[in-house]
Amino acid sequence: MENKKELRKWLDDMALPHPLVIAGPCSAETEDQVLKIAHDLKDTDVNYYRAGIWKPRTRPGNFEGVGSIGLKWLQKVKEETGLKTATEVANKNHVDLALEHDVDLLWIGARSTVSPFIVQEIADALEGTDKVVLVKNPVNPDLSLWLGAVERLASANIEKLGVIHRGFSTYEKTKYRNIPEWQLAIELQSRFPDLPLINDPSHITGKRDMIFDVSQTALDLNFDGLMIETHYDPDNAWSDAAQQITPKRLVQIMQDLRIRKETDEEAEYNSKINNLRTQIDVIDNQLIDTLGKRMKVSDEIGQLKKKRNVAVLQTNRWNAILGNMILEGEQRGLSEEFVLRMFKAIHQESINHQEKIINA
Ligand SMILES: O=C(O)C(=O)C[C@]1(C(=O)O)C=C[C@@H](O)C=C1
Repeated sequence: MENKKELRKWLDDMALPHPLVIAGPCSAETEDQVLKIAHDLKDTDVNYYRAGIWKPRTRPGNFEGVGSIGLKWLQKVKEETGLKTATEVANKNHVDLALEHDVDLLWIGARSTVSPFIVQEIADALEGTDKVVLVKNPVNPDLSLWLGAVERLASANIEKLGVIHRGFSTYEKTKYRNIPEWQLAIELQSRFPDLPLINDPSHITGKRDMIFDVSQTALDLNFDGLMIETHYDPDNAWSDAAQQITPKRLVQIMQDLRIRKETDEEAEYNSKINNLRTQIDVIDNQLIDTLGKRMKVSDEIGQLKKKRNVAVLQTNRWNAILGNMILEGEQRGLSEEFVLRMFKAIHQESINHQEKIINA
């Protein structure tokens, strides 16, 4: 699939003065709950009203969604509030029912995106639809798998496409429910600048008090919209209680978010930024030059080790370097996480160099 301007036509045609907003409860619970939240969201920035009808749960025995009766409630939402509707589909049966009930936007969830068989089944069932279809990132940080799912939909002649960034599963305990790995979203934008990109801060954070910050980061990174789980009584929601916010809070968040433009034509801004970018170019060249020099020294160490039959990995020395660099980094305002990542990458490259020499 190639990037093309038409990819964002469906979004541009909406001519929104703010990012696209998809909001509503994690799960449809009762008809009253679905309608009450929809009425609360009616005259806000919300463009699509979301509600989960079928819920993929990690373990059996939890609430798995109300099923197709919920689609009737979504139809009522549209009739009573004029809001467009959205739900997740995970197989052909879901797609057929959602289309029958005229749901306007369908998304493929993270646990489905990982399976090309499921994605293909959904793409076949949606063939040629004029509904909007969004693909959440797979649970694992694999850009090809994510884009592969979009490609399957594009091949089924679906034109109104987009992606949702909901973060990635990790074994490590972090402050996020699903770590954002922003780098992946940045790479996706470099490859498909016109593919609408929506952020899902609810699933990234898993906690309502972090939703604003993640939403702001997403907008700062040029995301086109937000999908935010909303419930009038979040604490008593039947699923994902900790990450849902009230409609009132959603309105406040939309007011407080700073929406920044992509660039500015003003002369002083341009002269200043060009100057700073030149400085960055010079420093980047120095960095590459320094790294090249470091690898040359590592090559010499490799030669020495080969002669004396010494192992490449030297754990004590490596730990000492890492400890020193974390301290040095701290004094220069560099986060420990960044220094660790950077030095792990440098160390790996150094090992690769020496491996080549020792085994030549
Ligand atoms: O000090 C060494 O023995 C090296 O080979 C250098 C180096 C490094 O690049 O810093 C590389 C591999 C070792 O595990 C430790 C450190």
